[in-house]
Amino acid sequence: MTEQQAREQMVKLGASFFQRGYATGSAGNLSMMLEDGHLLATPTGSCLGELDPDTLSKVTLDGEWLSGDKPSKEISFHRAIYLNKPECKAVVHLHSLYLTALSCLQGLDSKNCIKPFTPYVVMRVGDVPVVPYYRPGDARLGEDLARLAPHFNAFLLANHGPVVVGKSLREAADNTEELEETARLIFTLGDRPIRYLSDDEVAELRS
Ligand SMILES: O=C(O)[C@@H](O)C(=O)COP(=O)(O)O
Ligand SMILES: [Zn+2]
Repeated sequence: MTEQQAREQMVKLGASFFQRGYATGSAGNLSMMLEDGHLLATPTGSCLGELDPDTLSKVTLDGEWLSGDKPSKEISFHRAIYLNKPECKAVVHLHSLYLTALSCLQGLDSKNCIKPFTPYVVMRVGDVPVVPYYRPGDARLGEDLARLAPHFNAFLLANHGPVVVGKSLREAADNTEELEETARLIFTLGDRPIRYLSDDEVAELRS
């Protein structure tokens, strides 16, 4: 994919998230690795529904701002993931309604906050660890994500929202939507008793 195609894809997927209510206002940020190894990212304060391919931020993996508008305040946690997960080529962070609601609950299992009850989330994403609450932009988000990144494909920032990776921006976006729908199911099911997948059923999906 050329850099121009990557820019156009980021604009298109940002608009798609926004139009379908997965992103609101100026919340959330996207990044992807270009073929030259640099990162394309959404500018800080930008609305995912109104991105401009020509003003997207371009930064090096070391964090040097090369061109475009000023990058997201979360660019350091995006970089931390790329640096610690070589197969990751894109990162999506949203404040989508149901995952963010989940992130505000007390007593989440910090090793995996989504106990599997449908197969697709197991097949696509796997376990989702919780990162403790830090102020947005705090360097500790990057430190924690650097430690977790080699082992997981998605993370829930406590009292904040999801961070999801992919081998492409399309894959990261699809995985984010799958997780958001799973969180919606959790709230839809409410207090009804859930039949969770058994350990054997989960193992079969992962094999
Ligand atoms: O929650 C926040 O403030 C950030 O994590 C965020 O979602 C938007 O920040 P920018 O990407 O700097 O606009
Ligand atoms: Zn955020």
